[in-house]
This record gives sequence, structure tokens and C-alpha cells, in this order.
Amino acid sequence: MEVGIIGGGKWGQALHFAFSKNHKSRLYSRTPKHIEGFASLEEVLACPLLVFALPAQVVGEWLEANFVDKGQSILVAAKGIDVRKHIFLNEMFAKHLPENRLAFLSGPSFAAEVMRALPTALVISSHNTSLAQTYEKLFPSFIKTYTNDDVVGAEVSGAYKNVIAIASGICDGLELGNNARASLIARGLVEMARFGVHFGAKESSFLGLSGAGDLFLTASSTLSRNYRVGLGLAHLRPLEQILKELGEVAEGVYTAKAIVSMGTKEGIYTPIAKEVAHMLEGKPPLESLRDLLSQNG
Ligand SMILES: NC(=O)c1ccc[n+]([C@@H]2O[C@H](COP(=O)([O-])OP(=O)(O)OC[C@H]3O[C@@H](n4cnc5c(N)ncnc54)[C@H](O)[C@@H]3O)[C@@H](O)[C@H]2O)c1
Ligand SMILES: O=P(O)(O)OC[C@H](O)CO
Repeated sequence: MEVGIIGGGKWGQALHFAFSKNHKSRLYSRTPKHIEGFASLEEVLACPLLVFALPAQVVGEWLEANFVDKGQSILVAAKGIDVRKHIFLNEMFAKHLPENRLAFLSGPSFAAEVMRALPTALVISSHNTSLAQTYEKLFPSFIKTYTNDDVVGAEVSGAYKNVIAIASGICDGLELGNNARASLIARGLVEMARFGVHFGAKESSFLGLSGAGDLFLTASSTLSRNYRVGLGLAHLRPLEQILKELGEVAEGVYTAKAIVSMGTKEGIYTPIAKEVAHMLEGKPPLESLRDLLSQNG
């Protein structure tokens, strides 16, 4: 099979590496990469199976400027909620192609470990089961895939876990201990599920790879860009400097604000996301911690 990947960042390159094991994979990036299979945007868009691996916050503008519907299907590999429009990625893509040509990738997956062909398990969610199964065939044997139809559950899991990961990095940066981090992650899972179920997600999705799996991974490792943002905030470093040194996207920085806006509008209790958004705007972490611990949710 032939696949075209849009986005040559860490995740696009990792998926390109994985797909190239058994299939013809082409990768497009706005900054040319000297890797086998690098192709023009036109060549990539000519592939019937596409994978979108750009940051969530550029989805809208990128699709408007570049996407031409020629009957392709898209596997969305980005994780985030648009901070300007406060809508899910499936809603952004649905403006350009029908839901039966859309699938969403989620689960615990550091690009760096995929590049080392380490065992990984992922979820492909789509309202079109046949499409999900088609995308499954692209993955090599070191990546175990599961499919389901809970698109919202996959999206909310992948997006929200980044926000909890920032909180976890703050917790560890403040040296609050393992008890505190475990409690934070557990309550973060409850908060993610509450938010997702409100928008139609299946609660069970949050107990699986998309939710708990990706949350445990991201909230407990310095391989996570979002976790590292939290460490920096705990040490009172300016967010601009943290992101500059990171040099890669940390989706939770933007998704936190989107969640708080959506939660406020819908009346959903999102205490951790709320405090993360406050800390991203400069609220002292210890003050946030005090407010979080005094909440009676
Ligand atoms: N890195 C991982 O381990 C990993 C794993 C799973 C999912 N993801 C998700 O994949 C998405 C991409 O993450 P990443 O790790 O590849 O990020 P990255 O920071 O490594 O790369 C982002 C890429 O997007 C490009 N880009 C940014 N703005 C653009 C624009 N307006 N137009 C065109 N290109 C633009 C950058 O040049 C860069 O190549 C994110 O949503 C992330 O959450 C990442
Ligand atoms: O580095 P992060 O925090 O964006 O996490 C990467 C992946 O989403 C982990 O599943």
C-alpha cells in the first residue's frame, strides 16, 4: 500500500519510519528533510491514504490553504483541541471530507521509541470500521493496533492527557512526591473522562490505551514535551523561554485554554485544566496547588 504523511516533525518522521518497513511511504514537510521518501505536497496529496501529523493548532489554516479533496482518506495523528474555535479536530476535518474517510490515531506513543522500533500499542478510531482496518495494515509488527468507533473518546484522551502531563511535571518539579503525582494523575483521568463523556465519548475509552495508557506514559516521563513544560513552570521559568528551548510543540499549552473555555461554556468541572491554564498565564504554582487542594469537586 502507499501512504502520504503530512508533517515532517518528530511524529511524522516516526510514522514514516514505521510505515516504510512494509509499505511505500511518502513524507511532506514545509522544511525539506534529507530522508528517503521525502516528497512534494502534490505527490503526497495524490496518495489515497493520508496521515496528518502537524500540530493541532495549525489544522484549520493548513487545510484551508492546502487541502484538495480527491477522494483521499485521512488518519489524523495530531492530538489537541483548537484554541481559537474551541472545536475538536474531527469537526475541523469534517469541513473538508466526510466522516467515513476520517480516522484518528491515539495511544501511548513517544516518537523517539517508535524510531527505535520499541513495542508500541495504538488505537485507530473511525466511524468507518473498514477504513480503520485499512490503516491498521500500514503498521509494522512492533506496533500493535486496536480499532474502535469512539472518535470523540480518542480525541479527548489524546488532547486532555497533555494538560494533565503539564500538571504532573509541575508536581514533580515542586518535588511533592509520588503520592501527590499518583493522586493528580488519577484525578486527571476522572476529569478527562467527565469532559469527554459530556461530548459523547464512551467512558470505557478512558480506561484503555487512548486514555489511561497515554496519560500514564505522558505524565510520568521527561520524554514528554508537555511534562517538561510543567517542570519548567515549577521552576518559575517563563513559558516563552521554556517553549523556545523545547523547540518542539507542546500541545497542552494550547489545549488547556481550549478545555477551560469549553468547560466554562458547557458547565463541566475541570479543576486541573483550569489551574494549568492559570499557571500557563503566570499564576504561581504553589498558589495553584493550594487552590486545587482546597477544591471540593
Ligand atoms: N512527538 C511525539 O512523540 C508524538 C506522538 C504522538 C502524537 N504526537 C502529535 O503529533 C503532532 C505533531 O507533533 P510532533 O511531535 O511531530 O511536533 P514537532 O514539534 O516535532 O513538529 C511539528 C512540525 O510541524 C511543522 N509546522 C508547524 N507549524 C506549521 C504550519 N503552520 N504549517 C506547516 N508545518 C508546520 C513544523 O515545521 C514541524 O516540522 C502533535 O499534535 C503531537 O501531539 C506527537
Ligand atoms: O511529547 P508529548 O507530551 O507531546 O507526548 C507525545 C505523545 O502524545 C505521547 O503519546
